[in-house]
Amino acid sequence: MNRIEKVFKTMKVEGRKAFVPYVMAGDGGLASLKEKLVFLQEAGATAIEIGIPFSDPVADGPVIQEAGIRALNTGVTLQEIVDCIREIRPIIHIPLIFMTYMNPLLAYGLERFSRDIQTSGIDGLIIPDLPIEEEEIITAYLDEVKIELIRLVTLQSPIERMEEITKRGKGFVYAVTVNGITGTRAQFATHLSSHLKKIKSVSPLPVLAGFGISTPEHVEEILKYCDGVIVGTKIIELMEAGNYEHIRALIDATKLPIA
Ligand SMILES: O=P(O)(O)OC[C@@H](O)[C@@H](O)c1c[nH]c2ccccc12
Repeated sequence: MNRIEKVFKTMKVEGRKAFVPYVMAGDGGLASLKEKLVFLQEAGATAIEIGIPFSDPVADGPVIQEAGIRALNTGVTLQEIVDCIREIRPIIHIPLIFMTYMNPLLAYGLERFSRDIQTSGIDGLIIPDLPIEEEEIITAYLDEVKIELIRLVTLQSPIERMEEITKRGKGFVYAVTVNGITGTRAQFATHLSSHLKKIKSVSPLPVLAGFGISTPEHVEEILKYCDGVIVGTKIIELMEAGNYEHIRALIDATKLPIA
């Protein structure tokens, strides 16, 4: 059983909700990735999304775009990131999930990439520009090495598509909470709660919501309707500012009793 499956089975039994932060590999230098992962694990993250920097991150807002540019400016390569995960993996016991666009994977080679990330200790993969209609280009390789492809459901996904997406895989479903790109939001669509309930009603997998989440209040509210939250932009901003206490407050909000 993959680490992601194990963790979410345990969380379901214990009635706990997930907090998955996102960091950009190479931002601040690849050497800083280890301390970020160690801090987030110690602060209580359920799993960690690790972004692979890319020159055309179409789904990313300015904060993550700039983190990617900072990383690319260090000259970091995907090979170096994979090797860095292999070195760090012995001290990180929570699931690690690569978040990457397709282009860097095609350049690396899909079979070689699938094999290398498995031996390095990666558990899951999110590829926002790979629709389920085209996923077999890589799922054949991922299935061989038991890497979970995490699929996304958008606000526009009709119930049939939600059913099609959520019946695949054994990790979790990524429910995108806004129309558009990543980045903190002051508020969410009024129909978000009913949308998340609808996904939960059809999904055999845990449902984690992401995009725009930036306050403990957001976390508490959204966790009423799903199994966890994913936070990227706010984590990057808080790490940049050295505001680790606020990161802890966001993670601690997942431990509050759900009203
Ligand atoms: O940054 P936000 O608004 O908190 O959203 C999470 C998001 O950053 C992370 O999951 C992510 C980073 N890059 C992406 C590209 C597509 C989908 C998701 C992502």
